[in-house]
Amino acid sequence: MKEHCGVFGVVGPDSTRLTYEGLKLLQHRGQESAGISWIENGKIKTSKGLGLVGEALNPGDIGISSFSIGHVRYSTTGATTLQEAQPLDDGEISVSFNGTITNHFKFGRYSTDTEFILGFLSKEISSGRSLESSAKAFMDVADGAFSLLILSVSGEIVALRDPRGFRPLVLGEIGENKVIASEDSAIRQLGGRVVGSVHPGEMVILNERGFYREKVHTLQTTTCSFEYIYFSRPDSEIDGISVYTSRIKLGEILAEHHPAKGDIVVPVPDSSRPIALGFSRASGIPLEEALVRTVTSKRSFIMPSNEARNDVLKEKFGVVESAINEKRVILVDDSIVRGNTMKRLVTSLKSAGAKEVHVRIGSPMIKYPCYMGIDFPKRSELIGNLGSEAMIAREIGADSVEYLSVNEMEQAIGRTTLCKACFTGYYPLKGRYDLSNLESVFAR
Ligand SMILES: O=P(O)(O)OC[C@H]1O[C@H](OP(=O)(O)OP(=O)(O)O)[C@H](O)[C@@H]1O
Ligand SMILES: NC(=O)CC[C@H](N)C(=O)O
Ligand code: SF4
Ligand SMILES: [Mg+2]
Repeated sequence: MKEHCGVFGVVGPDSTRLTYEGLKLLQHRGQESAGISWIENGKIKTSKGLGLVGEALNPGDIGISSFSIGHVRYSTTGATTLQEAQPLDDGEISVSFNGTITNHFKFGRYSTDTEFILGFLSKEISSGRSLESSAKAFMDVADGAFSLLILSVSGEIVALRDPRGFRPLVLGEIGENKVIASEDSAIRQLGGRVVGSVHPGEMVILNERGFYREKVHTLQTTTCSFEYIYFSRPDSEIDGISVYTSRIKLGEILAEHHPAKGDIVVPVPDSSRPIALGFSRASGIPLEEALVRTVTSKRSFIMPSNEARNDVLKEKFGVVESAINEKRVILVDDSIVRGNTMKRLVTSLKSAGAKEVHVRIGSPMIKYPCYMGIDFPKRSELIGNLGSEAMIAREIGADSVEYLSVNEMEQAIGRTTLCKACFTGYYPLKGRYDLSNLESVFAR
């Protein structure tokens, strides 16, 4: 899957250095481009580039400032170009955003939803509104998912988390610096203290005096279940729930309700590792790390095209033949989206000598597109639409395939206030949309 971006912002004496370091710790959230905006001589400056943080940014080019925001991108709109990379600024404000504005197309022709956000805020501000009141107006009109940071030349960061709380957003302190980030693990790893989640529908202002928090909107929370299943780092907590513990439980419940007769449990590295561990513990079947992930390989799901996704997969996995030879393998992954990963792995395991391959998935079957921050906009490309589990097993060459049910997933995560649209087709959006229209707007 291609989900998410990562945002990081700091107000304080070590702002630009911490933002640069923080982006590296959010690299799993976006690998297409990276950028940082800061304040210099009363203007906003931005440095950005394509690729991973280390390739995209030269720390020597980034000024020293007490105010900065950064971004790592996994695009859900537009293209992977420098022009569309974030943060996006107009000299007075800069925006860094994780999510997808589902209704951005209703406001004009924009190449990305980020352009719409910047354009909307700039227009409100030039009509005489304050940044805070423009941000609130944005929350009124925007539908979809947004964990959004806005840096202003006036010396503050205004942050918004959408009223459904689709994407995470966390506040913290690192020494004298006030920090806001997509995930708490980045704040803790930098030696900081986590203050807590930005609440859904909340606006937070970070300035030299501290945090100012205001609840702007209230709607039923529906945080993206894929943050727990795949996207976030396992050492993060989302709204107080540990991602690692959720993944262990997804695996335990998978073993209890969807057992398989096998000799070994094999995880698909990286994100399914805790799920496979939970499966192994609950079933008593030993875990074997029989798939080896190439050190330099990226996340395949978050690549911008199917060609790029398959290129990553070609070099991503090696097989430890001696571990699987003549074995009945239970292959555990967190999700199947297009089926690219599974098609490749089942074939590799069988040609390396596995007697049987039983696939067990730590999430329900994905049948519907996402327009809230993850990039699988076309229904026809989802392998779940083949129909039954038996048909999917045939398509990927496995001996059996089973998924968790939606209830089992909720039980494992320990939370029902989740978005489940890609499993159920029920979209927790403010407006009503024709899905085929959304598909044509977001298809790339
Ligand atoms: O069915 P598909 O379309 O292939 O997508 C699903 C796969 O993509 C993700 O892994 P990814 O390679 O992105 O990253 P990971 O190494 O963190 O698991 C996910 O964990 C599945 O393995
Ligand atoms: N994954 C994201 O959060 C994407 C942000 C934004 N929609 C973009 O395409 O750049
Ligand atoms: S549709 Fe799926 S991937 Fe998208 S926000 Fe909802 S749960 Fe997350
Ligand atoms: Mg994976």
